Amino acid sequence: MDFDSFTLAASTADLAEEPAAREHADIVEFRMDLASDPLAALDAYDGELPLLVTNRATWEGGEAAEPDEAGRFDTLAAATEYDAVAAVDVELRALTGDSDAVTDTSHATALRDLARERDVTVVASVHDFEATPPAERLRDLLDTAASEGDVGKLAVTAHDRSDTLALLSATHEATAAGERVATMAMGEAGRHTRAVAPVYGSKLGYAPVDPENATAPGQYDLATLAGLVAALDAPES
Ligand SMILES: O=C1C[C@@](O)(C(=O)O)C[C@@H](O)[C@@H]1O
Repeated sequence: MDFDSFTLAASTADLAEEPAAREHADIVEFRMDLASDPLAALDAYDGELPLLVTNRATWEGGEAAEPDEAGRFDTLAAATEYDAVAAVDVELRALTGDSDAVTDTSHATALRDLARERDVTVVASVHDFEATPPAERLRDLLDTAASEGDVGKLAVTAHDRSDTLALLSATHEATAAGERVATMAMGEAGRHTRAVAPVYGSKLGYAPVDPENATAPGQYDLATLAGLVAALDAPES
């Protein structure tokens, strides 16, 4: 998938839920780190929607079961063998080594090479579960993520409207500079950005298939987000 236009991902840890996502989603985000036997689930998958696979590291807010980065990336590499897998999420800090938890970036960079060989899009992701960094840092993170991955994704936590405006501005500037980015602000204050960021160029949004199992704070349910994004769809100016 090229993510040249807005793509709506329905997040789940259970691929059996895929039929419920078909009406509104373009892709299913399979949270492998939240599933009990993710490779067996991929093997059994015969749904219609393509998959974006995520095996979120514990040091980035996820629950990946593998004790080390080598194992975590082996699981992702195995996932990219499946035809249904169209995209893979790789944490930006795993690619750049900008984290105490990452001593060796070769696992992530090798996975990126493998994914591209297999025509699987790489989403380089950044999460801030505490706050929204200052404007300059937002731009810097988006620039780096968009150059390290095929799509640069930034999810921050907003506490007020200046946070959400800063994120939307950074999204607009990165998009105007030709970068392929995806942005969203987590938390109640950030919720509306999930609907509005696509107007400013965000190419990927997330909503849970089952609203009981949100994968981030402040997510809309799938039908609501699909409806809001469609209603706000504005011509580029
Ligand atoms: O990285 C993201 C974005 C997200 O955190 C969100 O805020 O919607 C949801 C996660 O499932 C996904 O992997």
